[in-house]
Amino acid sequence: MIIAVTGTPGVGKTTVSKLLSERLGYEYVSVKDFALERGIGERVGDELEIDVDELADAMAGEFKGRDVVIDGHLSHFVPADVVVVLRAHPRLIAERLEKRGYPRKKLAENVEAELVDVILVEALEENENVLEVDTTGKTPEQVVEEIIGLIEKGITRRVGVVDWSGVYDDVLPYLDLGG
Ligand SMILES: Nc1ncnc2c1ncn2[C@@H]1O[C@H](COP(=O)(O)OP(=O)(O)OP(=O)(O)O)[C@@H](O)[C@H]1O
Repeated sequence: MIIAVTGTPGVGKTTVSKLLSERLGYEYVSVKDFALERGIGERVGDELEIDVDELADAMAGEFKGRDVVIDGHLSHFVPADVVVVLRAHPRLIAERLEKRGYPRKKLAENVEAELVDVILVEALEENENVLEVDTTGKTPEQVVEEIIGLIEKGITRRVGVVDWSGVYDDVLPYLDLGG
């Protein structure tokens, strides 16, 4: 089974993916490492710009029929049996990215993306089997238990578990509103 774990930067994809792969006895692969190894994508400044079609083809070819957890904010473009979209209160995203020293503009872009469900919407456009999981106030272990529980029950689609529209005021200071 191919499980893709996606979400806004800082939401906890790597932490959860590694733990999930250990718990299930699956391989773990990071989209970024895979792309770098295969020469997919171009370095633009300090960013790696990845052609998602090329990535999806290469990953599908490599992992078809294998048990793997694919970690990365582009993993939902890879044909997967299930896409897990991790969510977190946008303030948590802001605090984590601030700690990582993200430039203000990049931080604002990511907080806004979490606020308005950008990755969830993209994932739903790519795959019917989307499990949305709110990580807010949970440990990585609890998040992994929740994912395994859903998969074991045969649930492959669960969306609409968060609505950040009510927390807009909490993250206003982090947003880049122009002007
Ligand atoms: N419930 C949780 N699930 C996952 N991570 C959590 C949770 N609670 C706190 N964290 C912390 O949040 C941070 C998430 O970092 P991580 O690198 O896993 O995110 P990421 O989504 O993979 O980021 P990026 O896309 O930039 O690589 C870690 O420091 C982790 O310990």
